[in-house]
This record gives sequence, structure tokens and C-alpha cells, in this order.
Amino acid sequence: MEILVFGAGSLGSLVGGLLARVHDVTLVGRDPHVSRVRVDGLSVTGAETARTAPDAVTDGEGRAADVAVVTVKSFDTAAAAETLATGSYDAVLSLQNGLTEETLASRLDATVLAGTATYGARLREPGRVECTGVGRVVLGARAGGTDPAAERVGKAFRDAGLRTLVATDMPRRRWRKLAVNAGINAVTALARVENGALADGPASEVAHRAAREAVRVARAEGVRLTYRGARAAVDEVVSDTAANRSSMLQDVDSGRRTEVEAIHGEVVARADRHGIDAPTNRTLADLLRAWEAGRGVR
Ligand SMILES: NC(=O)C1=CN([C@@H]2O[C@H](COP(=O)(O)OP(=O)(O)OC[C@H]3O[C@@H](n4cnc5c(N)ncnc54)[C@H](O)[C@@H]3O)[C@@H](O)[C@H]2O)C=CC1
Ligand SMILES: CC(C)(CO)C(=O)C(=O)O
Repeated sequence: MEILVFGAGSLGSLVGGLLARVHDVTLVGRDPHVSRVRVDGLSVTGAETARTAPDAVTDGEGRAADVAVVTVKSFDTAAAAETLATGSYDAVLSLQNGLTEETLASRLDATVLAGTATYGARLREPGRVECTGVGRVVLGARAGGTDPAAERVGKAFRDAGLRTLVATDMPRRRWRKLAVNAGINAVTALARVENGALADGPASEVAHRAAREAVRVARAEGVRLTYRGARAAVDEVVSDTAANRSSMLQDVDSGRRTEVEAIHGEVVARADRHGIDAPTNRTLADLLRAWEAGRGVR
């Protein structure tokens, strides 16, 4: 299969590097990573290992592939979609955090598939990405149900050795992941603690309240999630990833812009639309916005 990975940072390089074991992969990213991959190939180290030679480019305009996998940060989604719209793809799959498929679908003619990834990835140096945890990719039709494109892409991922599930309930899975991120990300970033610190104590209470608010909004949107299920999902991720520094904590550690708008900001914006209160997410979002403004990364 011909696969374009748009956003060859940490996750995109890991997924693209593994897919390139059996597929014709092009990474769209930035220098110096792209130049290094072109000269020396891409090395995947850590929990997964591979040495592959995908094509790598900095200009994503006017390209064509069977599928484009989008792995830019959520705040770069609209710009990525504008570029993808100049090319030709049968399907576009998002593996990002947040509900970014809506942004992609509103700008693209191609079938947009929803996805989640629980693999951990960190770009260690140009040309080398570390797999910090073997997770799973779950993908499927954006509105739920079956889609032949999802089956084809799922098979292509599995053929390359990526643990992949094709699911028929993606709206519920997307919202459950958003509820988990709403629970964990800002709390760990602001308290400067690893995920495991949310196992009990006051930070755990804040995390559960934030996840509960996300579930309330999901239910207002007709997505069947239970409060107990989301609480259990937060606890399970906290336990499974106890030693992780969440992606938002890593962004704060590095003084980078965070995905606050796609996670807590999104929960608040949708809560407002439904006339629901989301005070915990509102407070967490405002604190992160204040931190970003202070760092000059907003
Ligand atoms: N890193 C991880 O372990 C995981 C990340 N995710 C999600 O995946 C998404 C990506 O995360 P990361 O890979 O960590 O971010 P990242 O910042 O490492 O990678 C994104 C890359 O996209 C590139 N990019 C953005 N716009 C571009 C453009 N127009 N042209 C070329 N390159 C462009 C950036 O330069 C950057 O290298 C986020 O939504 C994140 O929440 C989800 C699960 C795990
Ligand atoms: C699931 C979790 C919270 C794992 O750290 C994550 O997705 C993130 O850090 O963004």
C-alpha cells in the first residue's frame, strides 16, 4: 500500500517507520529529521525495533497515496488539511489526540477515518525515534459502523506488525480517550507529576472530575459513555502508564505549546454549546493558557 504520514515527529516517525517494513511510505516532516532520514534511513529503537528507508519530504503539497495518516499536533490540523486537500488520497486517518477528524472532514473530499494510538513515541534525534511503549492502534469509520477503507487500512497496519483493531464504535472510543486525556493531561502538566501520581489523593479527585465532565458532554452529544466506565478507564491508564510523563507534561517540560485547546478547551466549548457546566476543565484550561501566554508559546 502507498502510505503518506503527515507529521513525521514522534508518533508519525514510529508508525511510519514500522509501516515502511512492508509498505511504500512517505514521511512529511521537517528538517533536520527529514534530511537525515533521506540520507541514513529511519531507525526505530526501544520497545519496537526497525531500520527502514521511507521516502521523506518537507513539502506535502500535491501528493498522492492510498492513505494519508495524520500525526501533526492537534493545533496544526487545519493547516495539514489545507495541504492534504491539494493531493489525492482514498482515505485519511487521524491518530491524533482530540476530536480532529471533524476538522479534516470539513476540508477534505477523501473518506476520513477516526483512530486512536496508545503506542508511546519520542523522537530522540534526527533519524531516530524511540518506541517508549507498545500499545495499540484502533481505527474505524468516523461515525461508527463498518467501512471497507477501515478494513483495508487496518490490514495494512497489521501486515506491518502494528497491533491494530478495526472497531465499529469509534465515536465512543474517541470520546473515552478524550475523557482520559481530560482527566490526566492538564493535571499531570500543572502538578508536574507522572501519571502514577493520580492513583489517589487530591490530584486523583481533580482528574476524575475532569473526566466526568467530558462524559457529560459526550452524553449530551448522543455518545453512550458511562461515568463509571470513564472513571475506570482513567484508573486503568494511570495504572498502566504510571511511569509516563504525559504528552502535556512533556510539552510543559520543554516549554512547548500544549494541546490544551483540543482537550480541555474542546470539552469546555462543547459544554457551553449544550448549556452544561464544566468548571474543572475550564479552570485547567485557563491555567494552561496562562502558562502558555507567560512562555510566549500561544
Ligand atoms: N508521541 C506519542 O507517544 C503519542 C502522540 N499522540 C498524538 O499524536 C499527535 C502527534 O504527537 P507527537 O508525534 O508527539 O508530536 P510531534 O510534535 O513530535 O510531531 C508532530 C510533527 O509534525 C510536524 N509538522 C506539523 N505540521 C507540519 C507540516 N505542515 N509539514 C510538515 N511537518 C509538519 C512537526 O514539525 C512535528 O515534527 C498528537 O495529537 C498527540 O497527542 C497520540 C498517542 C501517542
Ligand atoms: C493516555 C495518555 C494520558 C498517556 O500518557 C496520553 O494520551 C498522553 O499522555 O497524551
